[in-house]
Amino acid sequence: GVHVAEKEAKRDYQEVYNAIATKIRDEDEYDNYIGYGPVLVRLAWHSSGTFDRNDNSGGSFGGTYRFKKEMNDPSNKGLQNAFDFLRPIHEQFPWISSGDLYTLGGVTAVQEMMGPKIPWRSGRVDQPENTVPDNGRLPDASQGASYVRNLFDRLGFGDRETVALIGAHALGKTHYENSGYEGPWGPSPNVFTNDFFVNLLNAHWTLNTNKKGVKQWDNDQGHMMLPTDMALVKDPKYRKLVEEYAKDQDVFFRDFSKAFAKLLENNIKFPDQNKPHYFKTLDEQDL
Ligand code: HEM
Ligand SMILES: Nc1cccc2nccn12
Repeated sequence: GVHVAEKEAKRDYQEVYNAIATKIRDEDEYDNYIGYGPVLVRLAWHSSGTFDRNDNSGGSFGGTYRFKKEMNDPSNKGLQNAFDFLRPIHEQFPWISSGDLYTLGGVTAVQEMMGPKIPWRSGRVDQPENTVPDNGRLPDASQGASYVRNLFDRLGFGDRETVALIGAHALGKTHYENSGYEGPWGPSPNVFTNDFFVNLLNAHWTLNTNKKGVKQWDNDQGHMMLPTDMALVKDPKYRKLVEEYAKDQDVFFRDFSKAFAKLLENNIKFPDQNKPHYFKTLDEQDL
């Protein structure tokens, strides 16, 4: 059922943001100098993407990623790096819930990679191990447009929100050891841009079977796309949105911010007094 967030505690959440942001800036060598930003965004997404609007189960509230059943979901392979990154932050701020920390980690990462401001509310409360949702709720990358549309409908998203959210694939890379896909990076793996959409439309893509026997699209610049990525230019309704975001990064930023905030808050009711935080970046604080 829907969870009610607890009333916001008298805490300095900007301080937690700054600790995460400073650690992202300091530990820049991770994953061949991509850094921790992208994998933190993926943890926030995967800890929220278990939501099912049909029975109001799953979502970020309970912080259930911390339990082995969810951590060991094959879809979550590689996210232990983000979990290990956040452990000292959680030790420094033991009062923050796991759900608040995992979602705040993704918000901090997007903003520190020069992405849009993401409004964030506190109040998620850790739930016990017997509330962990079943594995298999996160999307399978080998599928096509109708699969993507159905999966994001289950999460409560329409086409515009779906295409905007998948634009996060401008970040980071795919790793053989995690998903069986391998992608040399896109043009800006640790800067949040609309490159994913520009790349999708402008590059010349070839479908290959990679050395793990997995089908993926490769281009002559050494970039890759998942089958679900390519579905966004094959489906005429999705394609219109890809073209819109490729043309206007500001519209992409606006739509991504709204959809990402909604993703991180699915299945949670927040008291009116829990106002959304718009955190300042380290640069904006001259830190
Ligand atoms: C159809 C929906 C989606 C599918 C099938 C999908 C699948 C994948 C796969 C297979 C990887 C590679 C993981 C690895 O090998 O390390 C990946 C990486 C990533 N995904 Fe998605 N994803 C989807 C939607 C999203 C959304 C909605 C977001 C965030 C809003 C997101 C953010 C990321 C990020 C940031 C990475 C890079 C992680 C890293 O560099 O370690 N993805 N995704
Ligand atoms: N960086 C990245 C992560 C996941 C999927 C994807 N497709 C193209 C690029 N990309």
